[in-house]
Amino acid sequence: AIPDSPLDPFDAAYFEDPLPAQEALRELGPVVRLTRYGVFAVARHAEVKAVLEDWRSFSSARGVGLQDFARDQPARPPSIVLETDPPLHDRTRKVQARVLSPAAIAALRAPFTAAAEALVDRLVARREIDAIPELAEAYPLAVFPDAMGMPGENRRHLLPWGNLVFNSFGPANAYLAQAIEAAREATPWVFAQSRRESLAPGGFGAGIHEAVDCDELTAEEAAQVVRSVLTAGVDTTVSGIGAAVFCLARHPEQYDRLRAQPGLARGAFEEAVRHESPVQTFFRTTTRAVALGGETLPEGEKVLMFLGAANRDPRKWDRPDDYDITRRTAGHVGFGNGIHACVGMALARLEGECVLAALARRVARIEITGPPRRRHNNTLRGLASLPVRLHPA
Ligand code: HEM
Ligand SMILES: CC(C)Cc1ccc(C(=O)O)cc1
Repeated sequence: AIPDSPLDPFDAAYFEDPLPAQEALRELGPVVRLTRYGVFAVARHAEVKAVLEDWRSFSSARGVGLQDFARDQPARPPSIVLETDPPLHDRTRKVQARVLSPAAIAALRAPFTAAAEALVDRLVARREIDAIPELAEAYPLAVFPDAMGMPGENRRHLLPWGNLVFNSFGPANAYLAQAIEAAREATPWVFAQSRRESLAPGGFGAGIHEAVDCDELTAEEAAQVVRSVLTAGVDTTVSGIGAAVFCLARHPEQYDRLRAQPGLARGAFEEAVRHESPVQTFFRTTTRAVALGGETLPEGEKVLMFLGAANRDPRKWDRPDDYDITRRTAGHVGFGNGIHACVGMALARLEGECVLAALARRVARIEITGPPRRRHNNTLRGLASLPVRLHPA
């Protein structure tokens, strides 16, 4: 029988330190019933990977949050990329994949590197900073909206919007209520910003809208596909860059290795994505009775995937809790897996690599000078504040 757990993975105590609860979930069994929310949960690498890969049995079209769109009215219009199954998903994702292709992203290496070096130079001159607002948030907001073809002003709206959407995948708790309030101004701005006339030629946004000209998307679909990128493209990298800086500050011997070989920056970022898993959890919904972990789940059940727990599963990883920038990270699920695997990972990896390489060349040591404060969000794991002193190289 499937074991029960009373765990609430969406409350403050869990967000402060989820690791013991994740270990307990992995040990309880391959599939667990979270009685508080009436959903199934998978926390081991093998089962999380199996659910991500079997989109026919575990659908995204009924929402990747706790809400089942077949039962409840969606709180916001479902994404036609994230919250669709094939064949619609194939058509919308194909446009994003073309615009965000590794080749298209490689063309941004020079400006992204220059922006990282300029920002790090300014921060080193200041010595004492808060690495979250001044680096983890500032860098994506400096480079991503330009790459999207957005105007200069108001780009900060992307943060409360992302915070709202990532909270909306969890239960209707206080985190979601506060996020809706905080995004009151940002929400209409994001919808307006997704329209063709709001986006400069040559940017990712315009590239997506060009799919309308060859009848690959309708005009309305194109705006939704742009909004999908705006939603996923900032708060995730903010959490990822913050995680990487936090890992390097806490493991000076790893930072020293990066200093000796700045070419390890890409691997250092990827290992931070595995180690911290900025995107912690989201759901699928069963479309039929399906076998999982030696059990059979009925149709119409929500399944919560604990990506962070899978990325620390000792069944998959040696020394799972070590932060090792030379680790072979292949197989981690920090960017998902299967047909919905992160379409922005090349961009995320470029941003992470540029920031860490710039730090490695200009900063001898990242010293934590005050208590880090954790951010609470129903989906994202990251810090709200990380006071550091940047010792110049
Ligand atoms: C460290 C940064 C990032 C992390 C950890 C991350 C993580 C993820 C994960 C786990 C998924 C799978 C969702 C699912 O299976 O339902 C995903 C999908 C997605 N990501 Fe990322 N992401 C990051 C950055 C980005 C960026 C920079 C962009 C855009 C430029 C982006 C755009 C998307 C989109 C559009 C999807 C949905 C793809 C689909 O459903 O086919 N992400 N991401
Ligand atoms: C980790 C993923 C859930 C990030 C994400 C969020 C939102 C969208 C969208 O299409 O709105 C796509 C991807």
